[in-house]
Amino acid sequence: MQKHIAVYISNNDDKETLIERLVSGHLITELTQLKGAFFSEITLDKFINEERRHGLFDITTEKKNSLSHSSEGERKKALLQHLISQNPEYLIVDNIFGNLDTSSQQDIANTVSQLGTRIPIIQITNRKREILPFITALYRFDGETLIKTKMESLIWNSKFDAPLPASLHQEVHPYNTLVKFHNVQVSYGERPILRDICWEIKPGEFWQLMGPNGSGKSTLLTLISGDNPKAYGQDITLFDIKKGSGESVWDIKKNIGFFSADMVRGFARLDAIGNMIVSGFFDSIGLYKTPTNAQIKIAHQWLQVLSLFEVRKQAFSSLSLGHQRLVLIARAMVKSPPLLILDEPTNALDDADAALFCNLVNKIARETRTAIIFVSHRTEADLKPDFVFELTPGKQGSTGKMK
Ligand SMILES: Nc1ncnc2c1ncn2[C@@H]1O[C@H](COP(=O)(O)OP(=O)(O)OP(=O)(O)O)[C@@H](O)[C@H]1O
Repeated sequence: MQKHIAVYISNNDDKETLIERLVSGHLITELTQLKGAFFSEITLDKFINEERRHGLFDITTEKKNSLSHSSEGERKKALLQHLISQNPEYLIVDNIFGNLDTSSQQDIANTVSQLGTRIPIIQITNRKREILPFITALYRFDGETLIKTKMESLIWNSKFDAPLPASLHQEVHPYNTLVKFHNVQVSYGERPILRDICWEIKPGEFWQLMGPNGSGKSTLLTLISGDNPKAYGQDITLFDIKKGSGESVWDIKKNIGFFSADMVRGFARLDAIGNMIVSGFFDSIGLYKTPTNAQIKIAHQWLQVLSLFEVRKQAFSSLSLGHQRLVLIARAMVKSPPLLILDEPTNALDDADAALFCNLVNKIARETRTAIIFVSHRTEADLKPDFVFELTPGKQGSTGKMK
């Protein structure tokens, strides 16, 4: 084996088997007798679960916070330090930069590269541009063994030809302004998070919300989606209604289509693909109401856009990760919401699936009147937002401005 290798996997590859074989030392014979460590979101989730269940704080961040109250960047740095402190003889890193901003990516890359002067690093990645600079050989996994490959052989194609369905409603967007923040402030305890945020989103606009880990992107989203009590007493207008003037959370939620990468886990994996899309009309997980013919027609049109019409009766779980996300975006879009929120939607997608996902979002922005907020800490090469709203952290909380 060369010292540092990367295994490039697509979302269709059997990553579970790959990890299992790598971790057990069966795939690379030179590592069989050595003690390895595994840096991944799976490992992180295990520690977070332990912490939540048993109040164990095996790992704490630099600021001595628990993992569950830390940002993604803080968590990953803490996990890496913890693994290094166990003196591993090799390190497997999976999706090393997932959900990390540029500066956290740099920190993690530096630490891993320093570690690489002492022990072998095996990187599992589905993004070409995330391959660490000191990697000397690239492999693919065929389900059984590792096969040496070249960077140039990794290519893909991503297009949607059919037009998007029209909305069921006559007047799609009766609103003048979807979101209006004026000097919004949020603190958790003594700690200021957001400061003087002014942001206005009009119908049909396509925004990317960016900011480093912990800058308050998710907090800002919860102020919009009606889930954060800190929205009260602030100068916030949502769908032309001033916050705190008697609106219900439902009044707000009915106007929003929401997608986050975590949502995939919440769905019964046996639901049929077609039903999954129709259920978006009822905001339910699973289909318990009988849809109208018009609703079924729209769902079918979405299936055609995604080239999934022929397989609509198959289980959602039979789809690749990338296609599952496309189905969920269609599910969020069937009711033609005035606002579509996509929270870190490309996390863990490979290059091909990320390009596919971004192209669908661009198409929605072009062909519908739905406004979009695409939250991401990184620039997506294929994404074409009209505007970028960027949060910049500071001692008094993050400020935001249009980039
Ligand atoms: N309920 C809470 N109680 C205390 N602190 C919180 C709470 N929710 C968030 N925070 C803190 O507020 C800060 C902003 O968190 P938020 O999740 O909004 O950032 P983010 O930009 O979405 O980060 P990431 O990119 O890592 O997801 C973080 O430092 C986080 O630890």
